[in-house]
Amino acid sequence: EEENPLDKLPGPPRKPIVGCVFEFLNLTPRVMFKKMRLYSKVYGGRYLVKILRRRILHLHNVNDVEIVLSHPRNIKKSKPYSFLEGWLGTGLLLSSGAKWHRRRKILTPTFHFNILKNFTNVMEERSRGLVDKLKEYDGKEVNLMPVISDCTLYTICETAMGTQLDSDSSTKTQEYKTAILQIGGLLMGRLTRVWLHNEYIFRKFPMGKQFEKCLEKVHPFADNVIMERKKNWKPGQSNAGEDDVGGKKRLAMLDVLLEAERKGEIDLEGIREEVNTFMFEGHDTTAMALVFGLMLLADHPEVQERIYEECQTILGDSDTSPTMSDLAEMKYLEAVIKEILRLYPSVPFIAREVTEDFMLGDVLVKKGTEVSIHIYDLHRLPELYPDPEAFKPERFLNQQPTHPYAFVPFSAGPRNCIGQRFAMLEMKCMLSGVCRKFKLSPIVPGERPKLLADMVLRPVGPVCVKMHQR
Ligand code: HEM
Repeated sequence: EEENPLDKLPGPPRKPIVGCVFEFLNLTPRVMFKKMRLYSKVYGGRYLVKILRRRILHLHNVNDVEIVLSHPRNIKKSKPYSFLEGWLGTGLLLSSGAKWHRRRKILTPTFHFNILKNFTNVMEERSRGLVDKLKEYDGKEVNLMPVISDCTLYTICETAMGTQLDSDSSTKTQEYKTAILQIGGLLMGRLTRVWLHNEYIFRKFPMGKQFEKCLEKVHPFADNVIMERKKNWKPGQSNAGEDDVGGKKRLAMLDVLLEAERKGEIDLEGIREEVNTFMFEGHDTTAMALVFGLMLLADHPEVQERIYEECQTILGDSDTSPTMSDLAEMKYLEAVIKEILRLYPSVPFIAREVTEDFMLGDVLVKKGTEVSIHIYDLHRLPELYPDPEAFKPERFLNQQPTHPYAFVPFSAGPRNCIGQRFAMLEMKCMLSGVCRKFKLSPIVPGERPKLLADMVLRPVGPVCVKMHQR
């Protein structure tokens, strides 16, 4: 094998031929998460893991992260992403090259300011629904995950998809969410068993069969969303409505895709890929941020009070729903959300496959290398964030992080998160809604859940807080 400058980098012991395969064999997602944190402590912000012939460069140095993410050609996702193709196809998250460029161009306008403005009403309605649900737990403890993920799933369906999930779809909704959790577990199980990386072999093993069963749950759920919208949709009509200033009608996401289908620019399979992608990315990420966020707020009554006061100042004592410009004014809440995403970035790491040689500072990174960026570790570097474990929203108030790539929960560069403004708006709606009506307290002060990472960062076990109506 030809010499590779990356082989000089530190990293877990590399054996001939197999590399570090045995370091990861059969690890549970929880142990895997812990191991990756340990590696970043021991080997630093730039280290190499070799799995058979694959070289995986792990990074969390802020300057390295900038070089990789800002590089216009570093847009190809690494191999493990392909394990999700059976589910998400090559939709926006997984695709690359010309297909990705084309789809991103079609979908970008569907998250335009004017569209988000119209979505605020739906988000507000959902926020009220969440508050009503939480009232059932007044004075008691609530397990946040199921309540919050329902809320974000309904929100993405009613906004981007223009589909109302009716009340008798709740069993299907639960099955959908459970299947996603199982897919996460299977993804990690497959990652730590190299013999299952081959698609053909994977499909023959029990794990592959379980994956197939999960697909039988998630795919019909997304198909149903498409069929429902198709039933109620006429060309040119959209739930995003409202002409913008130029008189151009803006359509919500699924309507844009249906319109594109009508014009022969995308087929039904293409629509399914995007609906599956956005239904997942659009609800699970935001749900996790809200769950971790409410957990942190429960432990910080002073932060809850400041959010409450900010809402009072902007909205008064009344029950008024905030408009988009009210939400934009909530600067303290914005800093809180950023601090939540710093400590608990819903997507804790992202990865790329390098398609042409490039210099990472003084090291040559060759074509074919995979690069894994650990947002979680980057966000906890003491040189960027003094006292990194502490929850301090003031860090983001009236000041920005010291480096433009120090805070990248939505990634950065050409393949950043297309839904980031949507997510910020939704989180503002939900958190302001909850803080206006409740005080939260922790079950055990200072207690933090153990974490694991599959497609998103998750707590091991439930996250509970106590709710008290104001
Ligand atoms: C707190 C909430 C969210 C976080 C932290 C988050 C984070 C991210 C990150 C880090 C990426 C880059 C992934 C990669 O490079 O592999 C990404 C991509 C993406 N996100 Fe989000 N996201 C959030 C919410 C959303 C929402 C609400 C939507 C949809 C409405 C969404 C849709 C997407 C899509 C489609 C991509 C792929 C974009 C592309 O490759 O062009 N995300 N997100």
